[in-house]
Amino acid sequence: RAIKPRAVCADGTTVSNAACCAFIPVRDDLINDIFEGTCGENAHSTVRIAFHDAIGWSDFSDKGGGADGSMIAFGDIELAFEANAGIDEIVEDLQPFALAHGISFGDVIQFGSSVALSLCPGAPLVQTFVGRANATEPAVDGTVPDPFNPVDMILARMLDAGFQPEEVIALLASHTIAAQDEIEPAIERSPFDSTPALFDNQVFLEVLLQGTAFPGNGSHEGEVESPLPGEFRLQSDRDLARDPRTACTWQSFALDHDTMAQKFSAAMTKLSLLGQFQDQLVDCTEIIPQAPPSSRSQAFFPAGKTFDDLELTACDNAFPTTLLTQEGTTTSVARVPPQ
Ligand code: HEM
Ligand SMILES: [Ca+2]
Repeated sequence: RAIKPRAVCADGTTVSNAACCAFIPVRDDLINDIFEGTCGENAHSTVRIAFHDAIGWSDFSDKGGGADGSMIAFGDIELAFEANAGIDEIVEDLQPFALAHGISFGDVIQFGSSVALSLCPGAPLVQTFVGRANATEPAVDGTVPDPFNPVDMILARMLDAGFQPEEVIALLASHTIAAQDEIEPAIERSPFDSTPALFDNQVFLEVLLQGTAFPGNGSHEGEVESPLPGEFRLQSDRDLARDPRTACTWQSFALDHDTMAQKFSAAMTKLSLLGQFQDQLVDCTEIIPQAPPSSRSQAFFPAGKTFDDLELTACDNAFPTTLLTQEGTTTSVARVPPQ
């Protein structure tokens, strides 16, 4: 009978493909040296660069090599694109890290994103491949959506790269562990939901709340009013949560963390394979840690907010009135600590 080949790594871990052994110290050094053991700024930024690098791809024309690390290899070109503002900071960490560990830039970005997620309670395990070759060309400008783009334009760009509207909303679960620096630098690290260190579904609920004020000094391009002091809302998130093509998916994710996390995981793997041939890569998912569960199983209304503050679309599944409201009075949403 066939016996699945196994290899024993230097640290005693048994893996199904010996090529994964080299990524065990990569994983540990990412966690300790880059992410400092937390679902903080650097973990967030690594998930963001995983998107920006990979989406340099089109199924129909040559827009770039996809998940190939060109964001780093051709950083002099791609980091100057406006939509990549702020990505330079994590490149400064990941570029020397990849060189020191002898792995490709495409791998440090996509493997790094999966390891980053493992630090965020509630995040799913993402099927993770390694073995990407070095990038041979930069992506063209315009592949990364801007927060001030209309929904039509965002959905068209994502479809051009192979993603259906439901998959776009699944990918936007990433904004549950996210903050902005570049739209309004004066309030850098202001988060998109009240729990940026948790991969919960709070962002899907909070973006549905009626916006009431700007967290900083008025309005900026790509920014709209948010419901909570200190919370930042992207125009694109507001609009995708309310557009008839995407609102029902958005609302369903506010109600069902596990389905949301599962769909996000599948979409992240798909993203990580853009421009790559899966059968030429090695599956090293078995060395990615599973994130701890989120402390909450259901989204909650931030203190002072109720069902009546939601801006809902009528969907097949009516939005329940039973979600709980946090006790107390609303305080400002804390900024993500700098790393
Ligand atoms: C679909 C359209 C999208 C738009 C318009 C968009 C826009 C933005 C913007 C403007 C920021 C703030 C950047 C800054 O000022 O520092 C941001 C942050 C972020 N985005 Fe997106 N995004 C989109 C999709 C995605 C996707 C698909 C992912 C990942 C799968 C992602 C992951 C993140 C993360 C993790 C952050 C936080 C980075 C940090 O805190 O350092 N975004 N996004
Ligand atoms: Ca969150």
